[in-house]
Amino acid sequence: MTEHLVDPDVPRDLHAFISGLPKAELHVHHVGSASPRIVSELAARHPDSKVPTDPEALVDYFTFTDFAHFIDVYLSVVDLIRTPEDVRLLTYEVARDLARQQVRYAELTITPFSSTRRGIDEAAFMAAIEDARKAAEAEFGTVLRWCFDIPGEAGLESAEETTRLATDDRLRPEGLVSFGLGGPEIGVARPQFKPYFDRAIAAGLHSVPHAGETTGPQTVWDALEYLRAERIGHGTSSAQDPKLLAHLAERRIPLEVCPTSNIATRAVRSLDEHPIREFARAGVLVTINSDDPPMFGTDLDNEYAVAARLLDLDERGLAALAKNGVEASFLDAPGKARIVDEIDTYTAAWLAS
Ligand SMILES: Nc1ncnc2c1ncn2[C@@H]1O[C@H](CCC(=O)c2cccc(C(=O)O)c2)[C@@H](O)[C@H]1O
Ligand SMILES: [Zn+2]
Repeated sequence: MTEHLVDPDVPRDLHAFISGLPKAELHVHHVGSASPRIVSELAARHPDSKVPTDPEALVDYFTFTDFAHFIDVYLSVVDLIRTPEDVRLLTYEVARDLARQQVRYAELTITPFSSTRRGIDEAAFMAAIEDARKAAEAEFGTVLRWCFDIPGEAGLESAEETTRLATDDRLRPEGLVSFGLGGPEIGVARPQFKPYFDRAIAAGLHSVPHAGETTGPQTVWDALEYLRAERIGHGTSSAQDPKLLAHLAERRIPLEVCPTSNIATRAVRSLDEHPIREFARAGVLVTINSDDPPMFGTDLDNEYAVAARLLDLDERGLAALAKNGVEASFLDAPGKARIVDEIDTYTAAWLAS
């Protein structure tokens, strides 16, 4: 964990424990993970962009007034990615950042529509992410898998295109495991995406839409009913509906909780008001994730530290949280068992020292 992210309310040795803890990351966006160095390098290559070329200036640029402002800034960074080589470099560097935090397995949310509509050749795009995935696994030991998401606000044309890219056997990348829906929720009702999720699910993909991040619990119900969600991205507003919480707990539908993101996009007022405690109290399977870490001034280690403070967790509690991430992942059973073993071995050695 970088020094500026050390939470003064979390003991130093707990930070050290988190840094070495093997983890799974289930909710992290491809473009939203571009490091300040990569973003400023790309911005320097494209002087027509409004994105600052100075990494220090990015801190201000990445301060959001509301969710719509966040999406506006996000798309300005998407605009910087113009070639398959940009895509490959970005993906490879994201894997390096994850490996540094002992992330053994990550499901990276990618929005292929945003790249293909900007003129990147679709086959070259797939080759770039796959090439980076294989290099990252060989060099860092981090296993990457993809979630292709529909940018809902871009309309049903984007849904059709994303579904085609995810299900056409000639294009579909080997690492693709799931299908999502992202972007603003207001005015973007979930049920209209049912036919696209039906096709993706029929093609063997898991359903992991964002829901209840910026709208109420009905959106989460809709994601469950119409999109057959197996996990929920954020699901923050589920806390407003005790029946929904009970349903999520009973069906073991995990929530992909990203605490700092919710504050940065102003979906939640403050960390102390974050509903993560209600989720845990209701018995919901909580996973901890980072969403768009450099844009939100965080990383996965810091999100675990935030969770430790909000849920009052010690090392064993943090290890259990890391195991939730593994359990909720779409990794195969032997792969899950390997990471769980690693978490147990690491925790036992830490507590014995
Ligand atoms: N916290 C988040 N919550 C939700 N989504 C998040 C979050 N973080 C990152 N995203 C990403 O933002 C994208 C938004 C892209 C989008 O809305 C859009 C609209 C119109 C045109 C185009 C285009 O490309 O031309 C794109 C989503 O697909 C998603 O992957
Ligand atoms: Zn997200």
